[in-house]
Amino acid sequence: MMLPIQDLRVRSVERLVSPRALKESLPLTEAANQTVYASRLAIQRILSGEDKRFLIIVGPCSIHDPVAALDYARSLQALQEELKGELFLVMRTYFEKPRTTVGWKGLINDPFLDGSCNIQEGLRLARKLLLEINEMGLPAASEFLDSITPQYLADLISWAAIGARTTESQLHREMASGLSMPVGFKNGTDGSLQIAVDALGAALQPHSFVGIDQEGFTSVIRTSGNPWGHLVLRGGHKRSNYDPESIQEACIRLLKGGLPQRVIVDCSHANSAKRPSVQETVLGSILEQRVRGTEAIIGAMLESYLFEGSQKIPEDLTELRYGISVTDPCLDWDTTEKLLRQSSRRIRETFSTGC
Ligand SMILES: O=C[C@H](O)[C@H](O)COP(=O)(O)O
Ligand SMILES: C=C(OP(=O)(O)O)C(=O)O
Repeated sequence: MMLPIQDLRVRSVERLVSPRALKESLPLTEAANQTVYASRLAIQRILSGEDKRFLIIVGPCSIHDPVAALDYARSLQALQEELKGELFLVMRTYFEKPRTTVGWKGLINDPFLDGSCNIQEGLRLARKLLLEINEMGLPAASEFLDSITPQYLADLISWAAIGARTTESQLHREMASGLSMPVGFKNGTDGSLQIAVDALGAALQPHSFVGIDQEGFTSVIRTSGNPWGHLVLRGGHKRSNYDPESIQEACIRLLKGGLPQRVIVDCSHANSAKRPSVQETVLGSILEQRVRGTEAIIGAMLESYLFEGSQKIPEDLTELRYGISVTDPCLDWDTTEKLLRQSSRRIRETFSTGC
């Protein structure tokens, strides 16, 4: 007699739309294609030091309401036009949230925020929003947490992150080696830098691994390696890592790893102890370091939304407050606008970006 040994803990398996089918229903437009192409190139030029503008990845901790996200995107796009000589702004459009233990895992996983986990609809909503944002001319940044998701969305992403909880994962390093956009690797949640430096070295190399193709078939993916990986300093459990000594330590590690000395500082997360107002202090500090000659700091990340703070997802979803984060607390729009204008002014009065 055969004893039950398979799928003992699997409740169901549903087939998902293929990447090609989703893309056929929400095709890449010429306007969006041009935004992605031009902004990836601009980010690469910032990484190589040819473009002296400051790269700022800014936007909500997570997207849970596409209407509010578009509202935010419109304001950010107008500000990008105004500040484009000094800053290059990319909107955080994070659809997948890594959790320390459990919690809402983002719009793709649970688009209705009620535990129904309609992933097919989540992917559709994410693609639709990314199309709309890119069509405005505003580039988008996202964390790739799931190694399948990029097949559905990567054509609309100009900057990708591998998060603190996955930087050490071989699967994520392999995936990054095949991504078409620059990829920022966060240091570990415990503050460990070396895992991110190792990740950069690993993602630079070619890899062969199992993934899916555009039809959704399990496939062997062979990559050529991503030369645009870089470090994102996000602080750690014990301390922040945006001060001059921490930046210097990061540069020494990069040098020892034979990697270019380029870092982005995440002003939020453990660098701000998740207190939105501290993001302003962190941004001020790294901008001063940069204008005083630390060229290794090429940009910053800010968590910002329409209104300050965060809210718990209520049982009764009609009680959700518009434009407030449902994950980490964010800066409000007015403060964000003020900080970005100040940053742009500080750069303009100190050096010429040539843009
Ligand atoms: O950026 C978001 C959070 O810091 C990350 O997803 C972890 O969140 P958690 O500790 O609330 O689970
Ligand atoms: C989860 C995030 O950051 P980290 O991986 O640094 O915790 C994030 O940027 O949303």
